[in-house]
Amino acid sequence: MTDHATETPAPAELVLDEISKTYGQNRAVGNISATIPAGKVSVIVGPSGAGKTTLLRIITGLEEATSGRVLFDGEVVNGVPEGLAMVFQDYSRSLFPWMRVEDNVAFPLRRRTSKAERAQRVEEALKAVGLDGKGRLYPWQMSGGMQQRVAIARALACQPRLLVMDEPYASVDAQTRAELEDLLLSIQAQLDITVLVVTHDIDESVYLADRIIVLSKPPSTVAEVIDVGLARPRDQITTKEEAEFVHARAHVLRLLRGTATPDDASDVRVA
Ligand SMILES: Nc1ncnc2c1ncn2[C@@H]1O[C@H](COP(=O)(O)OP(=O)(O)OP(=O)(O)O)[C@@H](O)[C@H]1O
Repeated sequence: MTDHATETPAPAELVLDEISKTYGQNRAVGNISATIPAGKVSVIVGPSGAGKTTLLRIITGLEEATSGRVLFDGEVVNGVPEGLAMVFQDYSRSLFPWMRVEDNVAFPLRRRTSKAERAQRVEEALKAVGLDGKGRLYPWQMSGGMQQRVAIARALACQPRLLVMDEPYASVDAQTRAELEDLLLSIQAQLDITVLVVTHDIDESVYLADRIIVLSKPPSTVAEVIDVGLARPRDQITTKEEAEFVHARAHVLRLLRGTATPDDASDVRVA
């Protein structure tokens, strides 16, 4: 085991500073400012077409903002930041079907690590997602949930300081989704990384988050930032029975429907 393979880099803070994005006449992102705190789980929710995917593409350096800046630990993002890894919704398109699981996980490391370090990191990442011993399989020999675990392992093998996930569990069944939510929370706590998730699922947003960033209808702005104080580790049954969970869930739903009132906010922690 090399020291390098097991080093844990410090989690990164991300700041969105007055981001806007216009495609032709279409203002996809209005004006978004928010802080994604280091070492926490932040979740972006918003109506369809509010520019969530566009925002993630800007954060990950795949797209340029029309105006505004993204700061990754205080540095302006120009291109894909070192220390950022991304998990997409559609594992069937993000994994290479002709490569064994271990080669899929090793793929982003191929140019920057020795063979021995790669093998070490792949083994650790597969273990972290509960797939130790499955490296010789091909993705098509696995269930959807297992394939999404491989996609998460591939991101973890990069030892990210910020893990960005776009609707990561939208393509799996409810039971698998709950298992993957818990897996994400345990990985985040164990590895101390910053996590940013986009989801359409309001229960999922409250269950995962330390911070929820609720976007308005397009052209989107930040409707509200809610800090969720629910204790960790969270539990799919008892956490969801707590009053704070129920209030936060209802408040986010009202914000998305445009029917929230100042009284509703009195039960949740507005950041
Ligand atoms: N490459 C592009 N060229 C032109 N318009 C685009 C492009 N990408 C996104 N848009 C437009 O930007 C707006 C926001 O799209 P985006 O996919 O970011 O929203 P979203 O909030 O992720 O939506 P959903 O929740 O439905 O996935 C939409 O009106 C979309 O048509």
